[in-house]
Amino acid sequence: MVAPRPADLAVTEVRLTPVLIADPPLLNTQGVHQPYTPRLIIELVTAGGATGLGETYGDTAYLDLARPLAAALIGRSVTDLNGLAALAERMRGPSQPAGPDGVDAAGLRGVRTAGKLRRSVRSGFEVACLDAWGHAAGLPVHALLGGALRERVAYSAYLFYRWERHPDGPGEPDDWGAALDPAGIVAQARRFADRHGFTSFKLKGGVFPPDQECAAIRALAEAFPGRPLRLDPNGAWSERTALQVADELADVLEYLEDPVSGTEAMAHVAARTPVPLATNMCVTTFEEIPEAVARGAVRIMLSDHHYWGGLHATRELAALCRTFGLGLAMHSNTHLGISLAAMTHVAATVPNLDHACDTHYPWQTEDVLTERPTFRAGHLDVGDAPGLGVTLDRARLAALHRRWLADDGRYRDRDDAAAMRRADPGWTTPAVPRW
Ligand SMILES: O=C([O-])C(=O)C[C@H](O)[C@@H](O)C(=O)[O-]
Ligand SMILES: [Mg+2]
Repeated sequence: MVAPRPADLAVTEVRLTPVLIADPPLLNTQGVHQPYTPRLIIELVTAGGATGLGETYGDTAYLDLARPLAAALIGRSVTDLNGLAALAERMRGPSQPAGPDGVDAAGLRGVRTAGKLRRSVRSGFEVACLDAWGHAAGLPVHALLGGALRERVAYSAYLFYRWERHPDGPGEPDDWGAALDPAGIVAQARRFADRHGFTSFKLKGGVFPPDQECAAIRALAEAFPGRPLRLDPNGAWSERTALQVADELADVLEYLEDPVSGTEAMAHVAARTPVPLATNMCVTTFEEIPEAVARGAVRIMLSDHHYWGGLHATRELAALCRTFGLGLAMHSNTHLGISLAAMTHVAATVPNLDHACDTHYPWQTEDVLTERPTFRAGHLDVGDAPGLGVTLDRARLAALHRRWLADDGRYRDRDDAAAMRRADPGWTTPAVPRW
């Protein structure tokens, strides 16, 4: 293959397509997933005709930033990823007025500053640039990141308490059934293990009183002896509860994820238990690392290329984890196959990926790709196809975009508490600590 000329790598077109994808009624401490959740699909075209795909959150605040960034990218090279980062830092959308970064919400994704929103948007563009560059050069994305260190990446089963169907009628039905007790969680885990070969399991907690969730973890430990188990209540517990749970489950937990809210509380718990603590909440930005390290609040960082700012930023985070002796794993939120491919490529290049990566993907019955990635023995193959190695299914993209267009605004911004109110009108996001 002839190396692309620099002029061929200039972006000539950027297409942004918001979509609504089906999401099952998965429960967490804030509420329940809505029947449909927004994602943004980014397509780049270069002067040489290469195309690149990226994906990020699709809520309004992200779209507001993605539109000006898309316009500003025209004429720039897909190789200019540092320039993209600088450009993204200067972007403001209508929902981000000029001024210092404000913390406008603290949800399951950790702090929500304007800077973090910008990094989440940039991540989708960075992935699209790398995909287009890879197609132009005939190289896989992992090669552009320095090369794969492994041929396959391990993922863990992401178990959720869930209802059989959404309370307010709409939604795409599935055949998983309800899982609301230890037997239901074990049955769900068995299905994940049989279908995808996963050998480690994470339970999304913070839904039921901690003794019920401890019973579910115990049941998993009996059903899958010796397998790594994780429990993540998204900061819903008090320090006292977290220590009780850590004590109760110390012999079976790989780690406890965000048992309490905030770096200070995490540090207090970490100092009193041998169970490692992991986070995708109290540390989700580079600025939050020094305090967490100084206080010894976290032993394992959950990277997520979306909110850390892309694949290069994920590698920078990995380097800091090596520097400070922290473990590294990978967080996941509802996402499609483009992001799963990006996660797999970057995970393949990181020397210190110490734990299987999380992924929501098996819960997603819809995608915009011609072919769904297949987990084998709990792993995804990294592959050497150019770019991300995925192909867009235009008909599927168009159909999911039509759903977004037809929506009256109800599902265009993810709101798990609003979804819960359809079953329980008095529901408000519980204050923490909840237990
Ligand atoms: O590990 C986590 O904290 C998450 O994956 C956060 C997500 O928002 C998850 O709790 C969810 O989607 O319900
Ligand atoms: Mg978590």
